[in-house]
Amino acid sequence: MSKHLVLASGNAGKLREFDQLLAPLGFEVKPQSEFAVDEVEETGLTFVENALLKAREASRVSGAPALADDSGLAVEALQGRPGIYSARFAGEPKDDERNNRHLLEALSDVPEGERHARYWCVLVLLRHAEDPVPLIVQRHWDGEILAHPRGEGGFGYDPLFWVPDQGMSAAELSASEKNRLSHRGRALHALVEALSDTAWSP
Ligand SMILES: O=c1nc[nH]c2c1ncn2[C@H]1C[C@H](O)[C@@H](COP(=O)(O)OP(=O)(O)OP(=O)(O)O)O1
Ligand SMILES: [Mg+2]
Repeated sequence: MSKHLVLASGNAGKLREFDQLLAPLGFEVKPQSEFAVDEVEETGLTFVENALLKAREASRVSGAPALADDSGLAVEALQGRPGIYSARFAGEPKDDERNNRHLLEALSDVPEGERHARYWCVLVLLRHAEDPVPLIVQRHWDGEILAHPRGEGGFGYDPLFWVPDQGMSAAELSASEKNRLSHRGRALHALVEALSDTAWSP
């Protein structure tokens, strides 16, 4: 059976990472833009609620199984903000550059050593829009928020996310290194593993 999936995301950085991770595993993935899925309002108060909303809409409109990712950055010195509001931290419309500047301003008085942050990624796979048993996986990735951006790779907050074990920012890692270490890469591997234990057909 072909393992086809709609990716319920409009974020080009996420879509690129999902392609890199899923194509070698034999999944045939298409972005939701190919089915004219509109962006849903992310009205949930948790990553998992928002991921469910996105997956359900993409599956409903496309008629195919859908994978959604709701993710964000929780900064300890900011009591876990921006969290589920990471994409809109600096207001609408969402803009990575403005979000990064906003984060640096919010942490301007916070010294090195107190800038701990955690990326979260929650993945939801729905086999169909009314799937009562969504497959849900969440993983995190710990780092520190830099005082200045470094690197050109990745997307979003990656130029500000220092990965101590690697001695690089997330935007300085190669795509494959980021995928091996990241919240999203690790969540996706766990999801694919869980899938192989579960009946894929509804
Ligand atoms: O690996 C990452 N590297 C850098 N930044 C990241 C990462 N993972 C999440 N993030 C940031 C981007 C965005 O500010 C927020 C996700 O927000 P989130 O609503 O899940 O995604 P989105 O609105 O960009 O696209 P969509 O909802 O269509 O999937 O967290
Ligand atoms: Mg979003």
